[in-house]
Amino acid sequence: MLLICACFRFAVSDTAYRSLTEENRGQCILISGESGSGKTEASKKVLQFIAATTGHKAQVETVKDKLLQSNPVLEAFGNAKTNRNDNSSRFGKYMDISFDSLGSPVGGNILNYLLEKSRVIHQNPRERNFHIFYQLLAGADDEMLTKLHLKRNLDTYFYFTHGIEGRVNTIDDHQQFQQVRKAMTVIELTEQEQEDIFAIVASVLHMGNVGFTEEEGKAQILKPECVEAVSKLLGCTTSKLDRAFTHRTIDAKGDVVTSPLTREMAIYARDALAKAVYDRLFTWLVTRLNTSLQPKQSQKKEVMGILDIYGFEIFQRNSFEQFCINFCNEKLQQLFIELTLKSEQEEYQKEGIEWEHVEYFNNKVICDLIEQKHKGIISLMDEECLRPGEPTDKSFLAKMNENLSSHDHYISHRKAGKDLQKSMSREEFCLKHYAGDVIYNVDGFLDKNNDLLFRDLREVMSETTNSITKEVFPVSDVMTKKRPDTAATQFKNSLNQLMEILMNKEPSYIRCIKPNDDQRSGIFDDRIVTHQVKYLGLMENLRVRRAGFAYRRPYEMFLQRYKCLTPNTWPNYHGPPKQGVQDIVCHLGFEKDEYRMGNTKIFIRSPRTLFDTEDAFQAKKHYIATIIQKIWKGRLQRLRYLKMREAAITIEKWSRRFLARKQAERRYKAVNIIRSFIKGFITRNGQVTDMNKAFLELAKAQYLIRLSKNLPTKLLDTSWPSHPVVCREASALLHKLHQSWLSRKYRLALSQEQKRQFQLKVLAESIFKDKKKSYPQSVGPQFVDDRLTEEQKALRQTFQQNHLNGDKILYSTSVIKYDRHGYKPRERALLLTNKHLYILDGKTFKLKHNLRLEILQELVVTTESDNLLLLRIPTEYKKDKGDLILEVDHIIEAITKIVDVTKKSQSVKIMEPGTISHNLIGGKQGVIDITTGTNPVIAKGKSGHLLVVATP
Ligand SMILES: Nc1ncnc2c1ncn2[C@@H]1O[C@H](COP(=O)(O)OP(=O)(O)OP(=O)(O)O)[C@@H](O)[C@H]1O
Repeated sequence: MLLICACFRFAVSDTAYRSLTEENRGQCILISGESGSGKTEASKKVLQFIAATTGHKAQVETVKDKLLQSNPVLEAFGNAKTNRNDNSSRFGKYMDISFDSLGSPVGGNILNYLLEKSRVIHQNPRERNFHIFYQLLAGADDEMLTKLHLKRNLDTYFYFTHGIEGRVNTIDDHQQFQQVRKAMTVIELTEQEQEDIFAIVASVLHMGNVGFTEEEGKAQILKPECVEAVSKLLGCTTSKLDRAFTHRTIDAKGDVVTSPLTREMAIYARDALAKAVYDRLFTWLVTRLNTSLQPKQSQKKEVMGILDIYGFEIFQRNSFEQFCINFCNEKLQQLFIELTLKSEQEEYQKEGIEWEHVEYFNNKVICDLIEQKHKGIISLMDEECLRPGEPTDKSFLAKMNENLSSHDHYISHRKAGKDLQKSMSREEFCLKHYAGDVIYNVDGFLDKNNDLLFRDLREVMSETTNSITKEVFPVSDVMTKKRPDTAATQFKNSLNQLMEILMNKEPSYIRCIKPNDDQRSGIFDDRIVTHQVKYLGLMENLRVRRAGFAYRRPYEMFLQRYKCLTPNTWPNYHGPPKQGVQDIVCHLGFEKDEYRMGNTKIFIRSPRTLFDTEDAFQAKKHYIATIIQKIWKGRLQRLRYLKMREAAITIEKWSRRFLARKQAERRYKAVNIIRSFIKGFITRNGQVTDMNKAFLELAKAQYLIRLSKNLPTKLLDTSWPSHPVVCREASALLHKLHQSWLSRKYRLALSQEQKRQFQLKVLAESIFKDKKKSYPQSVGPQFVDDRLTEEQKALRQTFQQNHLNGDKILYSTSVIKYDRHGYKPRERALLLTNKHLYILDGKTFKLKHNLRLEILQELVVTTESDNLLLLRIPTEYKKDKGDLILEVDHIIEAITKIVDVTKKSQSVKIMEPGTISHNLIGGKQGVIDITTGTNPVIAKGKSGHLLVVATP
């Protein structure tokens, strides 16, 4: 049946889908062609393609299911078998599909246009009523049919004009009914809603069977059981419905008058009700479907529209419906011309592109003939409908003949040529449509345009209990006195709105060509195909397309998309957009003939070049995505960091407050304890209460804890933590114990050498502490064994070898020896062994005195800070020339060493300043004067005595 191939449809869908998702441009796919050329099938393929290419998330699958399943429902109620197509759409459909930012369908919206409702009451020979009637009778089970008061026989129903001819071999109504029921569930129609829908469908069939007779010019119901069935199915009073079928109430400026109807008028009223009920049910279905298809989230969405509207129709007898359908096709052709042939050629001129104009037929003139205000056919028809008097279809035709005869595309019977006159009756007029000449019969034009439904019937419908009829016949509708727009005007207005929607989108076209008029496959009737190709303007379109350019974009948009392809324009480009685009084109190596630079746009001739550019962009996209990802991740981390920092500051702030509060609480508690302690103390008048005892225990415990944390760690550290009064004794005791413990610890850690030092220091302390002024200076420095110079040490070694027979020298130091006569100072060395004290010449180490230690009677020193040492030797040993007067630099050290060997600390005599006598050889006495002064010295004084001046 179709010339158009599936892959082309998919390619169109793919291009539109890509443009939508990649460039965020709203799309519309316009499917046009004659009735039966395959528009509906093509629209299904577009839907299938979108369903197959888009994501597979559960939510998306539901939306896709609903979009796909909307078709069987809408086709069942809006399609019918015609002589040109077994499944002809008897309504126009524009479906918007909304996509989210990831390109997944998230919802949809359907606009429906002018259902051919006259089909409900009458069909042409070999045509059928809407599918749903046949499907219901064939597919519903017996129980359902009984409930609906229906019988399966088609010839039972008056509205099946041609009775059992309604059964067609090519259509399986039973199977399609099951499919429709399933689809109804998918689009979320509830059980109750489905029941109400089928009740309405059945009621329409019953209305057709009501029948009337006439008595005295008044219509009488022929089959009351049918009225009863209708009232049961819709939920209204039978008597009221009965009366509404046979009477008419008119409200003439406040005067309400009810008059009986003639049989003819009653049939008119009944048919009008059947048409209105079915038409409004169909609109309700679309609205209900839209509710189910509404996108859930309110995010920004791109929309793709698919227009599948009835094709151009030329029947044997063409009526009001064909007039509307063909007007719609004229409008679509006009849109096509505006968006392609006209605008494209105008654009080349505007952009300064070299262009040879392609001629085409502009059908605007036909559109104007039909819709022009005050002059067009629709205006004339409305005028005729509304004028007072007795307007008829004939008077309308006469009006048209009078006003439009001069128009090139309107042909009245009189104006028609001989050939045409033969096929035209006097009740007909011919319009020269872009797709061919169509002869219309005016019979029924005014009635259909008026679309009148008597007030009584509207009132009964508004009171029904069937939820759908109640909703679609609102009470406000009954009350209003305003006349609604005529059917043609309503249709014209809705078409103009559709044009506005389509104008704002990027169009893609699927042109369906019907290969033959007999609905047969594999047969191409050249005449028919050529005719369609011609009137659709496809040749002109092809010529424009071939000579023109496949792609054009404003420089800014092209640059925006492809600027990443050259280093000159990436990442930032601030020059003129045209220059930027030129850079890209040069960089990509476009051939000269492949593109043109217009005033504001670039034009690319062949799709191949564009695809290559797009491929290069797609390849680069990943790199750009990485950069975006990097920056985004960085930003995200920074935000996280800032949040964390803020949180940390808050936590810190609060924890500080918390701690401060805790501390304040503790302080407050302590103050309270003290207060209560004091209180307890006062009230008990000196007696220690239990609470005071507890307080004391606490104070002791706290003191011990504090003490344990602050104990001195060094022996010389004399500090000691303060104590409460009650712990005074304990504190003193503990201090002592701690000192002992520290001492012990110190002692245990001492080396042999250190121990020895200590013993000597203790010895020195016992001899000199508080007795000799120079003692304190000797406490710190260590006592040494050897204070000789290096030279002296060498001499000492010789002396030791020659005189000491292996005796160990315990102490060596330089001293000054004062002669006993004249007190002349002599440099000497003092050596101490276990048994002897040797005085040697300081320079030669010649032995001067050898004193056995046991003969040392006294070691005399002064209390002052001088270094005088007088060694008293008993008389029996005076052969040794009397007492020895020495000046020893480290006198404390030297005496301590000597006493350490002799173990006679009592031999040390410490003399107050004054005079000290000493023995000279031969029993004579010498005197040493001890005094203090600012110039310390040891020398012979004027008195002839040895004068020792010590610092005070
Ligand atoms: N691709 C196809 N291959 C074979 N047959 C097809 C194809 N498309 C359509 N047909 C046949 O042509 C018939 C008419 O197609 P379709 O209903 O899509 O036409 P239409 O243009 O929508 O007609 P109308 O304007 O009357 O609704 C279909 O019922 C089907 O039998």
